[in-house]
Amino acid sequence: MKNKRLEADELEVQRQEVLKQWSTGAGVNLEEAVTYHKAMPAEKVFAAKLAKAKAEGATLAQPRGGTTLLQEQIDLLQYLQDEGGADFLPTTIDSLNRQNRYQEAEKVIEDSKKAGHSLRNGFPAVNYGVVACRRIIESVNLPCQVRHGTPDARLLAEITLAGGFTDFEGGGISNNIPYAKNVSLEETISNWQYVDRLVGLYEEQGVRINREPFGPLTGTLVPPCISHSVGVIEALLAAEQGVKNISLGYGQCGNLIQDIAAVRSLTELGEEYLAKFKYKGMMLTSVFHQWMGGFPQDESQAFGVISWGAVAAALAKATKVIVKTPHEALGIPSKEGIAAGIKATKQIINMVRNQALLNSEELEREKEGIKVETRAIVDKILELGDGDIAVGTVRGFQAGILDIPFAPSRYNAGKILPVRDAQGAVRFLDHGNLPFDKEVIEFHQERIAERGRIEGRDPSFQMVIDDIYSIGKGRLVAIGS
Ligand SMILES: CCC[C@H]1O[C@@H](n2cnc3c(N)ncnc32)[C@H](O)[C@@H]1O
Repeated sequence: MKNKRLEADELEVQRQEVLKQWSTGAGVNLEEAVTYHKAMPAEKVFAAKLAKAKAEGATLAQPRGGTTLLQEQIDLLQYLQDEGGADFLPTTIDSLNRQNRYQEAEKVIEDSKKAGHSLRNGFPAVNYGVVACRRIIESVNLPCQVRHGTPDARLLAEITLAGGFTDFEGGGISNNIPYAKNVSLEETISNWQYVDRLVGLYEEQGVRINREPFGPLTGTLVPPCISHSVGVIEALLAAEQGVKNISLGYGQCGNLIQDIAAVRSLTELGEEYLAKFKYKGMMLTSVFHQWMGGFPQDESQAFGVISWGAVAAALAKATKVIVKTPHEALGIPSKEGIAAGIKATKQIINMVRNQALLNSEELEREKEGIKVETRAIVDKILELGDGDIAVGTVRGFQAGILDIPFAPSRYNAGKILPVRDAQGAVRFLDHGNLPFDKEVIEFHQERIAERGRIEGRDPSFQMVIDDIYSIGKGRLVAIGS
C-alpha cells in the first residue's frame, strides 16, 4: 500500500487477471479503444464540455438513470437528451455488477428479455461488454458518464472506457465506506489506483477521461469538511496515477450559504492540495448533487426540493448539477419523471444565471471555516501516513480522524454525529475523533446550542433523527417534535 504510480508491468499483470473475470473482458483492446476515442466528436467528450462550462461560468445538468435492457437504456438516454434537455447523460450501473456478481446479472438480463422489460434498476455494463456500450454511446450526441458505487470497479472501468464512456465516477473511499460493510480500504484504494492508472494510460495517449469522486458519500447530513476531505484525498490518489480531469463533488445540505461556501471551497481546496504536491495540467470542476436524503412523497413538494438544489448549484456556479426527480420518495423514476427533474432544474439555472450572490461576510466565514476543518483532517492524515496519503487514509479511518456519518462500513469509526443549527446548516453535535481545535468545536456547539434555546430543548440525538426526516416532512430544520 503506497501512493505511487503503478509501474507498467505491475498494471499489465493485474490487467490480464481482471480481463479474465468475465468473458466480455476479452473484448477490451486498449490500442483499439484509444483509436475509437480519438474519433469521438469533441461535443461528446465529457472533460471538454466541462472545461467549456467552467470557462463560461455555466452550470450544466445531468440526471441519473439505468435499465437492464440495452434498448431500454438507449431509449431512455435519447429521451433524456431530446425531451429532458440533459447536458450530460448517465449510465447508472446495477447492484449486481457493483458487487462483481456477473453470473446473477446474466440471469437478470435473460429474465428481463423473457419478460419484455427491465426487471432491475441499473445497466449491467460488464455483462453486455464493449460493443454494446458503444451502441449506447453512438445512439446519443452527448457525453456519457458511468455512475455506480463499486468497491472493485476494475473490470467495469476496462469495459465502459473501452466502450466509449468519457467519465467514470467513484473512488477508493467514496465507493467503499458508503457502499460496503466488509471491504478494507487497502483493497479498494488499490483497486481504484488501477482504475486511475487506466485513465492515466488513456490520457497519455491523448484521450481525456474525467473522474468524479462520489461527493455525497452517505447522502444525509454529511458535513462539507467530510466530503471535501474525501474528495481531496481521491483527487490526489488519482493525480498520482496520471488522471488529469477531475470533478469534485458535494451533496447539498440545504442551507444556501453553507452550500455555496461548500462548492466554492471545494475546488479551491482541490487546487491547493494538487499544487502542494506539484501535479501539473489538472482540470478541476465541481459537481453539486441535489439533496440526497429523504424526499417528500408529494410531487409538488419534491419539485420544491429539486428547485432549491438548482438555486444553490447555480448561485455557487457549480460546473455540473446532478438532478433528482419528483419520484424520489416513490421508487425508480420513469423517464418522464427524470426529464421533469432536468427541466425544473434548467428553468431555475436560466433564471439565476446572471444574478450574482452578494458575497456576504457570513459566506466568507462559512467558506473559511470549511477550509480550516478540511485542512485539519487532510493534514493530519498526511502526518499519519508520513506524507503518504494512501497509508494515511487507512490509518486515519482507523483512528477516526476521517469519519463518515451513517456509513455501513466496519472500517468507519462512526463516532461523529451531525445535526442542523437553527438556520439548517449542518454542524457537529459530536465531532468524534476529528482533529479540530477548540475554536472549531466551540463554534459548532454554540450554533447548535442556539437552536436548542430557540426550540426549548437540549441538543440531542432526537434532533438528528428529526433532521433526517425533516425535508421529507416539508421542512429543513425540524422544529422540536
Ligand atoms: C447514490 C445515488 C442514489 C440516487 O440515485 C438515483 N437513482 C437511482 N436509480 C435511478 C434511476 N434508475 N433513474 C434515476 N435516478 C436514479 C436516486 O435519486 C437515488 O436516490
